[in-house]
Amino acid sequence: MSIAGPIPSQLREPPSQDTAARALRAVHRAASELRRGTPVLLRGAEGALLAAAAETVSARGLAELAAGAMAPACLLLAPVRAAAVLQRPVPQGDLRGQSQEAVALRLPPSLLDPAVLRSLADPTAERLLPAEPERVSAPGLAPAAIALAKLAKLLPALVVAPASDAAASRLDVLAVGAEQVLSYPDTAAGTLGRVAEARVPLEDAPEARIVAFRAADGGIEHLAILVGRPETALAEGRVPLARIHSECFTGDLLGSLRCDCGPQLRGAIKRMAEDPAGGVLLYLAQEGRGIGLVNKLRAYTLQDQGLDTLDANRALGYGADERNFWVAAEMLRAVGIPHVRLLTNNPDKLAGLAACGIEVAGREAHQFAANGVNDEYLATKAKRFGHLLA
Ligand SMILES: Nc1nc2c(ncn2[C@@H]2O[C@H](COP(=O)(O)OP(=O)(O)OP(=O)(O)O)[C@@H](O)[C@H]2O)c(=O)[nH]1
Ligand SMILES: [Zn+2]
Repeated sequence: MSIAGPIPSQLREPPSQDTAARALRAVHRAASELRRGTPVLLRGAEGALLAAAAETVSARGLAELAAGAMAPACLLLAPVRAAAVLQRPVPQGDLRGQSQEAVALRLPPSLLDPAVLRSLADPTAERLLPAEPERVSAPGLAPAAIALAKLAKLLPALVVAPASDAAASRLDVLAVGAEQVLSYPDTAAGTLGRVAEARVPLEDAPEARIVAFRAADGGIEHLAILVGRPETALAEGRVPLARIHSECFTGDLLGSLRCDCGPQLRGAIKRMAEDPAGGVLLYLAQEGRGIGLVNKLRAYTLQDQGLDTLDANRALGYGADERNFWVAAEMLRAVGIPHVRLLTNNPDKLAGLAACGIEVAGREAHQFAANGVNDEYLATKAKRFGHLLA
């Protein structure tokens, strides 16, 4: 989780709103280009790199990449995925320039094909391997390339080739700074603003209001659902409840039995309505612990093949939990509730919020009975994510 990662940009000198908006726009546009199969140019102190997502790149995109390449293209994969493709363990750091985040594989001409590239990226796809890939040194911009694919909610697998700094204008591809990509989540959290709010009586909480927050990144809005009068309670010395809920289309809307999100969502609202201090539920646009719905469906396929929820994420090239709770902390401050009792079993949420300046006065367990389908999922959260029981 990024909470435990490098120092967030909020703790460094914050960028001006104008610089932040320009950085967010450049990254958001570049992520959209990757999603439509077009290469982009990543620029950094290490030079420049043309990059296209292996999952979406078309024959035309590969031709554009070849036209701007100063050296043969290679495929960047997360180490776990590279080990699966090579069918052997991938030791870290045994090649000069290899980063923890990515392994580079040489791409002979028979592998430079959209269908083959998709199969190399996707552990749920049919395996197409006309030639054995060979490991080479990863470029210095590899971590930024992987981060951009993750922001685009694509599989973290990219075809890349070194290019000249001038390639962007010559090829008419979008250029983006590696530093802007890497600091994007923190920059976005720093630009959150309230955009709309309304009273929305709920079945389990007649006194409820929804406040929508939007960042300057053009992304999906996050919602704060205020139950009762938590701001008043806090002003009177009672600490309100809070729940950080990452969106789950399958569990929240469809009643999927694979997870516990539906009961946790409804249960949190009900619990807050019963509490004299009320509460605030943050509904965050962080589907699938931040990997997106499409990748969560792929993770489910892998879980049906025997992996647990943590190893399925890693097999896709993602971390176990890709969320960042700066957004949650900013929203709590914005609604005037920087002091909470958190409904959770997840120790990372307690530590994450505290690290972002929220005073967590206590924790209340938020557990619901297994349903016969999600038993393994709940057991994995306790065993491998260190979830607190009761
Ligand atoms: N990647 C992935 N995400 C999942 C899976 N099952 C549920 N999710 C996502 O997990 C998120 C819900 O997690 P949370 O409700 O925050 O739960 P938690 O981190 O276990 O912590 P608490 O419930 O607070 O104890 C949602 O975004 C779901 O879409 C899965 O198997 N794989
Ligand atoms: Zn769920």
